Amino acid sequence: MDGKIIDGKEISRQIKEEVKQEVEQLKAEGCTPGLAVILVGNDPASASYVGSKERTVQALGMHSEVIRMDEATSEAKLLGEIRRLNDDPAIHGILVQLPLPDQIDEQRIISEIAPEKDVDGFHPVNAGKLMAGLPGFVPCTPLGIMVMLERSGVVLEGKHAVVVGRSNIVGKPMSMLLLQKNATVTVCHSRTADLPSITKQADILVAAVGREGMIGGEHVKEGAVVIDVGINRGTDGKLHGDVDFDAVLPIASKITPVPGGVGPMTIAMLMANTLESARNACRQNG
Ligand SMILES: Nc1nc2c(c(=O)[nH]1)N[C@@H](CN(C=O)c1ccc(C(=O)N[C@@H](CCC(=O)O)C(=O)O)cc1)CN2
Repeated sequence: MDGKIIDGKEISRQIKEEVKQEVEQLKAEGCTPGLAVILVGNDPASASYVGSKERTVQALGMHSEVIRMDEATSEAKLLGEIRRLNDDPAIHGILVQLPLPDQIDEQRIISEIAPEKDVDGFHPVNAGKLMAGLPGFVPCTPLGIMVMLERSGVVLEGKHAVVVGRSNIVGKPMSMLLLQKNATVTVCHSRTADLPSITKQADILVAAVGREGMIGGEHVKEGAVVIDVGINRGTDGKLHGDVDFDAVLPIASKITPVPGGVGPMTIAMLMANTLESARNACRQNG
């Protein structure tokens, strides 16, 4: 049964090790990759993810800058910080931790980040490049899922991939990446009629809905690969995915757990994107 479980912790460890070695090489050429992370407010989960990003950046030998701003921060003040970081040559990646407090327009903020430093891949320029099949930064969670699938030997060409969720961060970029690998892609969402009849056709099922245990055995075809993007804090205080793991495990050929599946890949791919950004910048200037 265990061979079915895709170990995101282990794959993310490998990616981070690879990034660390490449950082050392780049530093030897006089270029230290730098990541700036901005956290606005006191959301405990966001604070924990930012702490984890900071520790990982440092562990991989990169330069880290974390800017913590209070909950009442104005949009203008946040925009000012982003402009400063856009102009800072020591910073190759800029990330604003989401979600942001209500007084701040998320899209306005994302659009202010220089596209060449947008290691989250959320800027409209990078989203457009992904759509057009051009090189650019790809959002870390779907990018991490592609790496997990590849390193687990999952073939995508000619397969039916069903993505449940249409967010700009996961669902939409995920569907583009699967399409690039010649999968036949269906995107489902909250208004999809008779969801199980569609998800049951999936060879690869990606659940990114944000509702605990929403995907049950009745949604899954025998032998499907099931990727769970959900991170829902349950009433028991524990993390739960969008997939009812116990119900789906006997049906799936491969499945990602929560925790320890997609989540750790998000931070590993952020490190890979920051390295790539530094490489691009340093090559251009040297
Ligand atoms: N600017 C961004 N904001 C947010 C992103 C993002 O990619 N960019 N994604 C999420 C949060 N996130 C990173 O920021 C993130 C979520 C989860 C994990 C993770 O490793 N999860 C672990 C469990 C951790 C725990 O115990 O709490 C797992 O699933 O095993 C990493 C990063 C929203 N905001």
